[in-house]
Amino acid sequence: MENGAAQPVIVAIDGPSGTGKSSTSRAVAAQLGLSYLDTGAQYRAITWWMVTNGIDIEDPTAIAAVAGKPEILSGTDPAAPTITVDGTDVAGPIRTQEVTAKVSAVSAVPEVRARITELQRTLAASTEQGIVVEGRDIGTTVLPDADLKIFLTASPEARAARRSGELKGADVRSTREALIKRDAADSSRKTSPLAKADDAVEVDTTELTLAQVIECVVTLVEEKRAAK
Ligand SMILES: Nc1ncnc2c1ncn2[C@@H]1O[C@H](COP(=O)(O)OP(=O)(O)O)[C@@H](O)[C@H]1O
Ligand SMILES: Nc1ccn([C@@H]2O[C@H](COP(=O)(O)OP(=O)(O)O)[C@@H](O)[C@H]2O)c(=O)n1
Repeated sequence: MENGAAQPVIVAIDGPSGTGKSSTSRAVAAQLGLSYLDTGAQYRAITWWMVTNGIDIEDPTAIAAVAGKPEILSGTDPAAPTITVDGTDVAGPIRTQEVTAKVSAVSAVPEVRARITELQRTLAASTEQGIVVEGRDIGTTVLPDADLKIFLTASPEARAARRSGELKGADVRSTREALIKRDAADSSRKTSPLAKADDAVEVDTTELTLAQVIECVVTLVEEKRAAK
C-alpha cells in the first residue's frame, strides 16, 4: 500500500468515432471516482461558436484569427458532464449534423488545437483523484505521460450501426460513409492527427459488449493504480 494520499491517475482513451470512447470513459470514471473529460465536445463547442458567428469554415486563417475568443468550460463530473460556451449550455446544439460535418475542418486548425489542448492540460492537472480523458490525440500529444493509454477500435460496420442506433432515422450506409470521411480527415491532418500512441493498449470492441469493454479498462486502471 502507498503512503499518504493516493497519486492521481491519468487515463487517456483515444480512437475513431463509434468505438465506445465516451460511454466507456464515463462509466470507468464513475466506477473509479475519477473525473471525466470529453475532448470531442470541446472541439464541437468551438465549431458551434464558429458556425453561430458566421465564420467561414473553409478559411483556416479566419478560424485561427478568432480561435481565442470563445470561453469554453467543461464540467468533469462523469455523472453529469457539462459544456458551455460563453456561459451558454451547448450540450444539445453541438450534436447537430451541421456541427458534426464541420468539426474536422475546425479542429485541424493549429491555433484551435493549441487553445483546446491548453484547456485539457489545465483540467487534467487540477484533478485530485485523477481523470479519464477521451479523444483522438490524448495519448500522443495532450497527455503523453498518462499512466494508462487505451486505443479503442471497431469495424466501420459496427461503428456505423451503433451511431445510427443513436441518431434515430439515420440509415447505416450514409452514417458509415460520414464516419469514414471524418476518420480520414482526422487521421490525415498535419497537427496531432488521430493516432495510436506507441505505448497504448489497443482494444478491438467489435465483438465486445459495452460492459466487457468497461470491465477490461477498469481492470487495466486498477492494475496501474496498484503499481503506483
Ligand atoms: N461495445 C459496444 N457494443 C455495443 N454498443 C456500444 C459499444 N460501445 C459503445 N456502444 C454504443 O455505441 C454508441 C457510440 O458510443 P460512444 O461511446 O459515443 O462512442 P465514441 O465516443 O467512440 O464515438 C453509443 O450508443 C454506445 O452506447
Ligand atoms: N482530441 C480530439 C477530440 C476530437 N477531435 C475532433 O472532434 C470531432 C468530434 O469528436 P467526438 O469525439 O465528439 O466525435 P464522436 O466520435 O463522438 O462522433 C472529431 O471528429 C475530431 O475532428 C479532435 O480533433 N481531437
